[in-house]
Amino acid sequence: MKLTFNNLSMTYGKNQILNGLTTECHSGELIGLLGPNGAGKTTLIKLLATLASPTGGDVLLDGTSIVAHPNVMRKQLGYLPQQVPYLPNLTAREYLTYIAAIKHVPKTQTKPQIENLLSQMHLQATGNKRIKDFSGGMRQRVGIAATLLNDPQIIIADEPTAGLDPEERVSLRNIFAELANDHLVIIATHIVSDIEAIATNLLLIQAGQFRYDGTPADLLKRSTGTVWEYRVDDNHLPANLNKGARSLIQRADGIHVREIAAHTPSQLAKPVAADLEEACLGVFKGVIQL
Ligand SMILES: Nc1ncnc2c1ncn2[C@@H]1O[C@H](COP(=O)(O)OP(=O)(O)OP(=O)(O)O)[C@@H](O)[C@H]1O
Repeated sequence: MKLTFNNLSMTYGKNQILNGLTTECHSGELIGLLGPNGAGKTTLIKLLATLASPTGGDVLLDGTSIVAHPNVMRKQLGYLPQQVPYLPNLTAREYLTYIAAIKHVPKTQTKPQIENLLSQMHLQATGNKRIKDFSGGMRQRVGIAATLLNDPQIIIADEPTAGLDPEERVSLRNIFAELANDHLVIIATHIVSDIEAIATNLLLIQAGQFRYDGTPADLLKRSTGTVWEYRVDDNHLPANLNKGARSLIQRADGIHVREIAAHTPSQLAKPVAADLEEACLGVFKGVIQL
């Protein structure tokens, strides 16, 4: 399955929110859609989910316009919104039965699909408990189960790990990684670590434009020579630490500064390998030239 973005644009009033987005995504890929707050991630996802129509350009699913034929996309789409509209007094099984009816899952398939998904999401034992008594992670897993009813081939999730604890984040990460073996999975987030180990491709979006479209490994290669590290005297921390693209790290020999910069920021600084978060920041700050 192939999703093609053709010069996709969106304006709200006079504000250009998305500006000429063009790329291709395929089944078997897990796309990390990364961008700072307000970059346009949710707007793009709403267009892909056919909840809004673009003001310019198009998205093609295997060659068919989803703008002209939204049902073509809706049949294949599992969409996990930022705020899943749960019904807290229902049990997980009741909620999934309700969503299955909305999604027109054939009656004979409803129970087997729900049991299969509850098992896949490790919720079989708690399926008869009310959703209001679930942890955030369990709720998200119910949301994913609902998303996967009727076996959609394209799964789009908007900030799926918001508000989850580290263990629950890892659990969700594993679920998405497994799904990406045979689905197209797109995850929008501003937290790089959520998709760091699982994304096959990255789309970095800033001010409504793609700044990078490629693999994480290639981005890391391109970031060579843009991250620097040097030790500082604990009593003389550099000024503006929170303003620049810098972080502080405690090492055995004291505090080190890591800084993203096109040129060495200090005589003491040594170039170091960027992690993915630094590489993404390097793109957003214009330090990495693509
Ligand atoms: N319905 C709307 N009407 C007008 N402006 C909107 C509307 N929806 C979003 N915007 C604006 O579009 C821009 C992009 O918003 P969007 O929610 O797509 O960003 P985002 O990358 O998802 O941000 P976040 O990470 O904070 O969720 C913002 O400036 C926002 O104020």
